[in-house]
Amino acid sequence: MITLSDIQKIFSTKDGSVHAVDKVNLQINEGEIFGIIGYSGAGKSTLIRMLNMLERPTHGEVVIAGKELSKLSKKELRKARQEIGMIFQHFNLLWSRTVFENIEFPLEIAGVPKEKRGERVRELISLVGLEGRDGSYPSQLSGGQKQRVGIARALANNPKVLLCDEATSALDPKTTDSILDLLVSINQKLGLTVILITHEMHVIRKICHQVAVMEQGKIVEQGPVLDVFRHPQQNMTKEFVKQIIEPEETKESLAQWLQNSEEGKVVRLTFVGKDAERPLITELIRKFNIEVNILQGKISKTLESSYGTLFIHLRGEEPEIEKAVQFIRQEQVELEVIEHV
Ligand SMILES: Nc1ncnc2c1ncn2[C@@H]1O[C@H](COP(=O)(O)OP(=O)(O)OP(=O)(O)O)[C@@H](O)[C@H]1O
Repeated sequence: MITLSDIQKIFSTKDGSVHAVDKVNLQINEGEIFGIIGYSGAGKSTLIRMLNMLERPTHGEVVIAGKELSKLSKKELRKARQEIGMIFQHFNLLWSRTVFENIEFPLEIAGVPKEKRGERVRELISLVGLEGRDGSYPSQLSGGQKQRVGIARALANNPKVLLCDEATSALDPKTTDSILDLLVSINQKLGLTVILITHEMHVIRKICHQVAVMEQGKIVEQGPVLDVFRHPQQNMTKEFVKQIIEPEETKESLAQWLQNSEEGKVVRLTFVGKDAERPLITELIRKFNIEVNILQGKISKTLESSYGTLFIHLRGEEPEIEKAVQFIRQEQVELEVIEHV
């Protein structure tokens, strides 16, 4: 268990003090993939760097596995850091060392004898899928392969926690997906707790159990991923959730549909989990004397379930449409009548 209590980080600059992280309280359970999302400048990097004391909090406590990090001596902190691996947006590899030597490096630092290091490095190379690349230099690798080296290096000393600082932000979407899949498989195989920061809701949707939304140094909302997707409370959270449910072009299409639909109602339905698999539209057409026009639909997978949105146009007599709307609401499917964009 990781507990942050009243964590604050204030930077003093020549223009005054900056409250980068402001009284943050968080609890992260063992084995969880916990995502922190926020726009640039929200304080995410500063927050994650306080989890291994790369940045020391101005106030507050970081407790990992019962140890309060700021109270540890230098030697104890070095030992505690072996339990906390970290990967970075720009990989931070040693450019003059091969893949093998990069992964071996933390083992050397930890004083693991040479004969044991080789075996461990080969294990890690196979875990991250880099067989055959032992002798390559970072400059000879693709972005995704570099991040695989970063992950193997971070796991070398069997940490219990992996911190990911925008680990996929420099990668294209396909490579991002393959690295995210690797993080999930490591989380499941090794029971590792993964804490990541990102500005992309896609990353949260794909691999996180829990999400916290950060704005101006504070956590403004948090909870299990599906709960937050289903009932976002803060405007900031709603904006992030829109990244998943409404592609950019939807806004334009919505305006057009509304123009062409003086009659009836345009509604957005949101389905979560098993709801996404039920034949609601068929039921609507059977039960009510209305026409149902499907305008756009999308189902996205989350780590543990699925999440879908469907835009439909209901046409018919007003009372009949009203009854259909009531029926949908009773069926525990979220429904929003769209009146303007
Ligand atoms: N060493 C520092 N000295 C002074 N101010 C800093 C320092 N590090 C960060 N800040 C300020 O703290 C605030 C939060 O920065 P931080 O990098 O943690 O945000 P972020 O959400 O990670 O954004 P980004 O993704 O752009 O890095 C910003 O206003 C930033 O300018």
